[in-house]
Amino acid sequence: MKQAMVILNPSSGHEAAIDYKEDIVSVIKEKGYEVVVKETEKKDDATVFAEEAVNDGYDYVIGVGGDGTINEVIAGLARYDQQPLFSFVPFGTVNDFARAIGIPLKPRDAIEWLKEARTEQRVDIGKINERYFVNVVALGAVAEATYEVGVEQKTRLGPLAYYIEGAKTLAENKVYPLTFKLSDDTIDEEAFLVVIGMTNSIAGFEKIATDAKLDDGYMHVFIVKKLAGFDLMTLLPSVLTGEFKDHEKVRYIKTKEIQIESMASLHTNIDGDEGEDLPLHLTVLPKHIRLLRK
Ligand SMILES: Nc1ncnc2c1ncn2[C@@H]1O[C@H](COP(=O)(O)OP(=O)(O)OP(=O)(O)O)[C@@H](O)[C@H]1O
Repeated sequence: MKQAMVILNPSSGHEAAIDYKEDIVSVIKEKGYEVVVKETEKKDDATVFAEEAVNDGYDYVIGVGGDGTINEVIAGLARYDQQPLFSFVPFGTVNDFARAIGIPLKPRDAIEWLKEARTEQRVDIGKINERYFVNVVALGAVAEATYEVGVEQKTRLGPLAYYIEGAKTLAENKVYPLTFKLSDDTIDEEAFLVVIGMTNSIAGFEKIATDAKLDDGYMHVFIVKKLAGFDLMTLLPSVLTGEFKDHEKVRYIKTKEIQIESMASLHTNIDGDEGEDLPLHLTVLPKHIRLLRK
């Protein structure tokens, strides 16, 4: 019989994920799999379980949790050439990967979706130094601000908590001197924010990387330059209208590889969690994950 491993973060979705464990297991059983459930207790458990699934020859791995958990499961699979199929049920605050794929964000609907998921699509992920990213890498003022969002604030306000912290940094308008090295060009820019997306959904906004596809082989880099007084009045709406990449204060680069360096000390945010420090080397791993979708 085919073997499936469900990797579930019981703390995700304000501790709601655990309530759906039995329903998820039934759906996978109906698909003809023998199911083992692994519950995470701390950071990186999901990566260890996913690696175990690969090494023990599992056929199918299902992640249950927020973008952080999905990142960790995929990081465990990504190290291997021969991988099981992968699906997930989103339980996070932002759920960018679910938005990009079209998985419903309500748990009941997502489980129905999982029931009907029968088509394999190989999707891209990104590599950043020795780590992997599925959705987005951010650096600069807004990325620094995400560390300021407390658990309680996140639980109470959801994605809004990030926007509030982000808005505070907009008022300060701090910029960082960055160097971007591409295969045929080097760009020096004083940047307020840099966002690198793999899919069309970035921080819950679905109209930033409008032409990003799950398997286009590219990452989509947005460099927001130093803003002047009235820029915000046009920049903020452009996030919603799909005109962000054409804004005069945004430089858009579509690339398979980029190196980012800076004299300044700054952090990154990878798929919503704290990430690598600079310098960064980013590449696309094209069609690297065997996503099972509708
Ligand atoms: N049992 C656990 N209790 C607390 N934290 C955990 C547990 N298991 C894993 N973690 C950590 O919690 C992190 C965040 O979880 P995840 O992204 O799944 O959920 P979330 O916080 O609800 O969603 P979001 O990140 O979208 O806000 C994971 O990256 C992991 O490091």
